[in-house]
Amino acid sequence: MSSEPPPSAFDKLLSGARASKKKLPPPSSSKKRKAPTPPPSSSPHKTLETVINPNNNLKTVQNPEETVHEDPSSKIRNTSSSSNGIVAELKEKVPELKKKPENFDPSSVVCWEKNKPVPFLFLSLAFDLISKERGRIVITEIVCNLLRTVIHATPDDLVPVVYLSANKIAPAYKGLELGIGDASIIRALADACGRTEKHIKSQYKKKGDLGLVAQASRSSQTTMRKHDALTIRKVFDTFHLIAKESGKDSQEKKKNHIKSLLFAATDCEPLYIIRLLQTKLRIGYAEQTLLAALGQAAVHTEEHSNPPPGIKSPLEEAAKIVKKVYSVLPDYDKIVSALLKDGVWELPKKCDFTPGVPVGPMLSKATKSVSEILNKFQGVEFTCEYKYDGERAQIHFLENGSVEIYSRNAERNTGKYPDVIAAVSRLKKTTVSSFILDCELVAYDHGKQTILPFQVLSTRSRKNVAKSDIKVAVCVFAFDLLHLNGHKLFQENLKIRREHLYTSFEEESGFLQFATSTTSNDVEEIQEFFDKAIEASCEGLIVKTLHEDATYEPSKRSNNWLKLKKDYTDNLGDSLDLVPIGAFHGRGKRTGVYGAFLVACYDNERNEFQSIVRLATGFKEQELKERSTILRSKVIPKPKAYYSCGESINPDVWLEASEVWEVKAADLTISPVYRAAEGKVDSVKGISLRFPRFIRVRPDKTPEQSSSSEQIAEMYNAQKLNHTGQQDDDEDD
Ligand SMILES: Nc1ncnc2c1ncn2[C@@H]1O[C@H](COP(=O)(O)OP(=O)(O)OP(=O)(O)O)[C@@H](O)[C@H]1O
Ligand SMILES: [Mg+2]
Ligand SMILES: [Mg+2]
Repeated sequence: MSSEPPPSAFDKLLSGARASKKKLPPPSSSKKRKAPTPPPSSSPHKTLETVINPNNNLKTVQNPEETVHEDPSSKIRNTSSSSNGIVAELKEKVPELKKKPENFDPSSVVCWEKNKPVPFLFLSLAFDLISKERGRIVITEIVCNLLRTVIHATPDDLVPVVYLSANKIAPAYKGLELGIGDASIIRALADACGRTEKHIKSQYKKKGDLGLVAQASRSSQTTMRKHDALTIRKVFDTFHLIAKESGKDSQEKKKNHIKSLLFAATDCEPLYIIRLLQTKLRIGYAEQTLLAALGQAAVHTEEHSNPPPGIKSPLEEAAKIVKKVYSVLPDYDKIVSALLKDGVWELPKKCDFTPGVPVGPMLSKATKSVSEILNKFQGVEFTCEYKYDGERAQIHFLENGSVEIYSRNAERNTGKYPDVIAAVSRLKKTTVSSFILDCELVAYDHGKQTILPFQVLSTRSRKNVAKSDIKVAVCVFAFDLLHLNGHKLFQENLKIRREHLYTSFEEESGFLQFATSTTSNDVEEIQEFFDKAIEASCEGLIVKTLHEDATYEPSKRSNNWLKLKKDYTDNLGDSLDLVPIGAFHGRGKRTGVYGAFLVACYDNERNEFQSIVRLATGFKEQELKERSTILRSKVIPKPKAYYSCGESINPDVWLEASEVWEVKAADLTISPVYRAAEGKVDSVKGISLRFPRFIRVRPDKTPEQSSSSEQIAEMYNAQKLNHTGQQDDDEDD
């Protein structure tokens, strides 16, 4: 060791690994190392496989090339029978991941050669283990141990492990998508299992999960692996190939890639391959859990690098660091390699925000009156801005002249807004070489010089829009500047950021305008300004601290930004974003469409959708038809394990959580029936809504981004009139 160069943090990580390696049992101990006996040539499995799939190059154990090479250091061997060995070994060892991290030894679960690709089955079995747990702490620990094992044995595989665990193939901003629908998966499954599409479809209907269909079909087909064991890297690389196929025949090619994975899959692998492909992993944890686990895994592995002085709880601190870093640089390639190279304590220095990579947008909290705002911002300087009703956009203009537009979700929206690119390029001042602009894109009528409602904007096409085809014009309403000429601005207070904003762009009516604002401490003046905002077709105001506590807080729902909306006179103050998870058949005028829906919020701690109300009003006839048609394809035979609904609620059909609806209501009420925010304001009862009405679909939010149960509990507590003790009255449609 002494002849080695001074250890880097990576070395430290590995030396942690080395240290635990010492605890390794002798490499070829006992029964598990035995060369497995080949099955007899009359193996029924082989016959089955041959019959079902005559063209598939079968690897039989009779082939001398396939026999086991007695390399004692080799733990994964590429023969069918040894794969079966490793299946058994993994199945025996993976449950160890449930140990408390302080008692867990990563080497105890490794059954592949050091630095060799991690078997995909290792990850699949870990997913299985996680899916059986409910508690966030236990799940975090399992994920932490899983990641530690990979860092210990094959650190090169940490990036794909993290991506697959997040059910992603690349950062959202890169716009790389698998681009496969259920239809392609069904075709691949039918081919791979020697079944008809019809059969697969009917199984799908019965089981409600294509992953389960895949698992059942594959396991009934063969109990023995005929292919090389799947590795995590192989799966990840194949997903990339699938995403990159384009043009003619691309669906066919994608299908073949899927088929090749399915052929090689064993045990519970088909289940997770399919779910990952559908981006429906949903095993009960959110990305925040993965980030926390990544931070904790680094602390456990860095046995020899002490946390900086003054840190009382290194595990918590490390989790916080990784989450924060991810909010400014949502890119696992960069974060994981920095983590491995320099360790978690250096991470904020190594992984700073980078122009071109979107940061999570700062979010606001709802308030219910001007006086509430004045109360909250007592003694601090603040500004009121119009709250425009369009689509949030973060525009990155780089030194090299390239421009990208990102959505609220960090997705690439560049192709949707060529007109915006033209406007910002034209209206930036000559002194500006690069910037990141935070703004709202709002539909605009140039003839009448007025703002148009959100509904108009939502008719704009999403992809590859040509400037000449644009029917709905938009105006950029700029409210923040995060980066300017190579300098980061978000540590600056809003006063300074706004000065930079105002001096960096030329305003042009209807193309680029600064958000209308006023600075006042007077209730009446603010009320007047609010009325003007409504007159100007805005939703209300966003009130922001200017000087103290006024930095830009990426991804955060901050107390320093307060929104005040038109219907603040309602007890609620803000609308909710909810997910339909069930539906009731319509009667009378609504025969043939759904007449009502069971909608839910999302609980980030329990990772479940919680029923909140039965929603039946607010839909225009056409809207109801459209929603019914779309949701009919999302019907599932029974509620998902991650739905918490209450026993007395029995919708006619259950729905896959697939879209988000904005819903307004009169107020919130404690309910013995619905489960929203259960345990947060009442130990056994949930929260429900009174007089809920549908407002619109929110295509910019994913189901997991719907209103959280924390938010709902907060709103309930903020509600002046407390309904505790009042009986639920949900049948208000
Ligand atoms: N002047 C402004 N400053 C900041 N945000 C603004 C402004 N004008 C309009 N907005 C928009 O208002 C949004 C915040 O309020 P809104 O109630 O629409 O939130 P949302 O999209 O429903 O998300 P959430 O409810 O999760 O905050 C911002 O994300 C942004 O798109
Ligand atoms: Mg909005
Ligand atoms: Mg909202």
